[in-house]
Amino acid sequence: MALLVLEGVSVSLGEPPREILRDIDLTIPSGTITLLLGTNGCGKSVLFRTMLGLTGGYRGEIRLKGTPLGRDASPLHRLAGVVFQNPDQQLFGATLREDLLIGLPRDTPLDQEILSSLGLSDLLERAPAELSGGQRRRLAIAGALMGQPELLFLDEPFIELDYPSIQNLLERLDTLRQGGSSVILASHECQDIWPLVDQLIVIAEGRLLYQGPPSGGAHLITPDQGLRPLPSEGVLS
Ligand SMILES: Nc1ncnc2c1ncn2[C@@H]1O[C@H](COP(=O)(O)OP(=O)(O)OP(=O)(O)O)[C@@H](O)[C@H]1O
Repeated sequence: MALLVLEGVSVSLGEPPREILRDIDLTIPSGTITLLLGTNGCGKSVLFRTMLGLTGGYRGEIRLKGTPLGRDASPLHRLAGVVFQNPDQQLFGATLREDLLIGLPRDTPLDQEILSSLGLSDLLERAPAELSGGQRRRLAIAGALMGQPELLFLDEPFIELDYPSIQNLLERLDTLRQGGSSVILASHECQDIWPLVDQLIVIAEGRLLYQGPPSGGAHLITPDQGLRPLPSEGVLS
């Protein structure tokens, strides 16, 4: 089933307005991991923000489970988790515990498995501002995972993460997918996630260059496209 569909979506931003995304058609099926690739400034974050209704408008249509979203993205917010490229944009609690409970009833038990897999269990009474960059990103990831999202947006989630944290996150994404959730992930570090990817999307200068199985688009992941090539034949097979 198609969870999210974009049809002919274009976005202009700035003053005077400049077209950032042009005529994007794409589908996010349920129970899949989608990797979004593109050079710096090609429009990946704007695409995320548009899908989340945060760009102040777009042309074209976005449908969630077949229903057009129009100007109201709240049905999407109810089922989505998001990790922005800069986690400081989404950390508002005085302590980690408070932050993780934002948007949830105060007596909601925190998922200990998520906390321990992200190494946050012993930090719950600390202030987010006291954490390292990698810890703050792990907190943002934990917050996005807490609500068991049906759709998870991750913008450069691997930046600053150590190797065990990356592996834990990958396992978590795989589990989410097996439970029927969908993950959309923008990353310049595609090496670790590649074996889990069901669908590849490549954006170039605000246009969709490729959407399909990863194997069919692997040839686009080259320095010519401004992308770091995939590391080995083993990853591609
Ligand atoms: N609010 C805004 N107003 C005007 N232009 C914007 C705005 N936000 C983003 N842009 C422009 O849109 C383009 C795409 O930006 P975006 O952040 O989506 O790139 P990206 O693909 O996520 O890049 P990176 O890989 O560096 O994270 C850039 O040229 C950026 O300057």
